[in-house]
Amino acid sequence: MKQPILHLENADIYQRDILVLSKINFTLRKGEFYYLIGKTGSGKSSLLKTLYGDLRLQRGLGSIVGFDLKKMKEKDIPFLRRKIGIVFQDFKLLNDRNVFDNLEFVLKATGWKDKDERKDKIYEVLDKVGMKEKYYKKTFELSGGEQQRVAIARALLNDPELILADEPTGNLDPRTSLEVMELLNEIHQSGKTILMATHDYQLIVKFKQKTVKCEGGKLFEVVQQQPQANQNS
Ligand SMILES: Nc1ncnc2c1ncn2[C@@H]1O[C@H](COP(=O)(O)OP(=O)(O)OP(=O)(O)O)[C@@H](O)[C@H]1O
Repeated sequence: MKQPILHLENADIYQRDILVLSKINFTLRKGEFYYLIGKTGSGKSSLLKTLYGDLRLQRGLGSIVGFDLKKMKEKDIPFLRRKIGIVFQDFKLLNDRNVFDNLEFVLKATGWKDKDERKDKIYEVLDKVGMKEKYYKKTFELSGGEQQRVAIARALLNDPELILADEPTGNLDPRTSLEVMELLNEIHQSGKTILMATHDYQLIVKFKQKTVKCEGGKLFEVVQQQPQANQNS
């Protein structure tokens, strides 16, 4: 069996002193793609925030890309984030600069000293998401789908062991959502491990993947429906 990239055992997820999810157990192994589904307010974002160090894991066990979520200190968080690519619903690009500079900003902040190496890496990830030709565009000049492509490119910069995506298609129209989903699928097929929170039933049906669901303060694995056997055979 492949190594776990993420492992939660009896983990409690809190927002301040509110228990959002209790005693959750979940293991994500290298190369897997899981959807995280559940109604609004069921705890998807809180779980993802705990995984990228925005919320503390107060009870239970949790490890992610080699970090112990329980023991992790504030100063460890930037190192954790270098090993995780995060994609948000609202892209979170810097609007005062162009595509190239958005990506270079991250590389500089994560210790890439050599200008030519930065340039090569930026073009490599932009090429992967089909945005190489638009490197000079200001982010506000891009469509929502293009902005999300750039945000995905940014998530790939440090060759992360895991991609966490929180409603990555939530701000996109149905057709653009499909295109972004195709891109995430390609990235998965190239070997990346992905956990993606989504509400988008259309995508879940079209791109079938393993699924976990937040409901009633718990996390469940959703058992996939097998195709009905032909009754006459
Ligand atoms: N900053 C916060 N402070 C206190 N409570 C919060 C905070 N953010 C979220 N909550 C509460 O935590 C619970 C889970 O919210 P969360 O955002 O994780 O749900 P979600 O499943 O991601 O919802 P959505 O699909 O709407 O994004 C909700 O009851 C919410 O009101």
